[in-house]
Amino acid sequence: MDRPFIFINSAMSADGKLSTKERKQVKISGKLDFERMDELRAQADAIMVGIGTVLADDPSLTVKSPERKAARKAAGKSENPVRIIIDSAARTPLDADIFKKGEGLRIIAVSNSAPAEKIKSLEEKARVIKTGDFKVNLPELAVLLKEMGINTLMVEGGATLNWGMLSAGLVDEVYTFVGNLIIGGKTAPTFTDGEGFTEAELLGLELLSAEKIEDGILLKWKIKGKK
Ligand SMILES: NC(=O)C1=CN([C@@H]2O[C@H](COP(=O)(O)OP(=O)(O)OC[C@H]3O[C@@H](n4cnc5c(N)ncnc54)[C@H](O)[C@@H]3O)[C@@H](O)[C@H]2O)C=CC1
Ligand SMILES: Nc1nc(O)c(N)c(N[C@@H]2O[C@H](COP(=O)(O)O)[C@@H](O)[C@H]2O)n1
Repeated sequence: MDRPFIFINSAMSADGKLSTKERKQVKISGKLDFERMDELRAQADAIMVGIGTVLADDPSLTVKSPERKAARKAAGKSENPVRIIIDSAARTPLDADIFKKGEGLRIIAVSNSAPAEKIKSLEEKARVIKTGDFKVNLPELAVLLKEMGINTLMVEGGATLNWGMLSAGLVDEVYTFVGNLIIGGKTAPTFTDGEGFTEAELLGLELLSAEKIEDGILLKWKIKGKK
């Protein structure tokens, strides 16, 4: 394959929301699911999020467990996977947590229309990759990441990036932890936002497993393609 193996991991409420209508992060996962997520991070070559998630949550995207970080080191890797932000207009704040916490390469993927001055500042903190005229070209980026040696890519949302990746046919598997709460709100981000598929374009899935974790359920899906 000329791109990495790509999976999305997300936690959503029982009504399919990723966060509240104010885009405020909610604790959907319990301790065990956060551990599972940390293990996925530790096994991945890279983690990707959209700029919306950075602006809303300011995540560090680091591996949390000292044992997992040590295991990565022992295997000759950096403590953290490569951390990638999809950021067409180069809006990533220079004091974002992703720059402050943990070691390892950061990549900011921007479009050709991102402001040059901001790109220059970001280049002091990260590798900046330019693709696409006004919006990051995700398929082109995926090929570049593979060429850099990234074989396994974990996408951690949010709703718009999930749509971008799924609609471009770039996702192999989807892992959704469904937690024991209702968030509601027609403007609250769902697992997949974006413009949505028409009936003729619907994406078919194969259920790989369903596992009860604490008071929620983890669903693992394989993307089968057009339904
Ligand atoms: N519960 C969970 O597992 C997670 C929840 N979230 C929540 O999701 C929300 C953020 O989601 P969104 O606002 O949808 O932002 P997002 O994180 O999906 O970022 C979207 C942005 O990515 C950029 N982008 C650039 N090129 C793109 C392309 N080709 N395709 C798609 N996007 C492209 C655009 O600027 C777009 O606005 C936050 O409220 C956050 O808390 C985020 C991650 C995980
Ligand atoms: N898997 C999962 N479960 C939840 O309950 C969540 N609220 C999230 N949120 C996402 O996790 C990221 C935080 O990363 P750091 O702890 O800062 O490394 C961030 O992207 C949230 O949106 N995920």
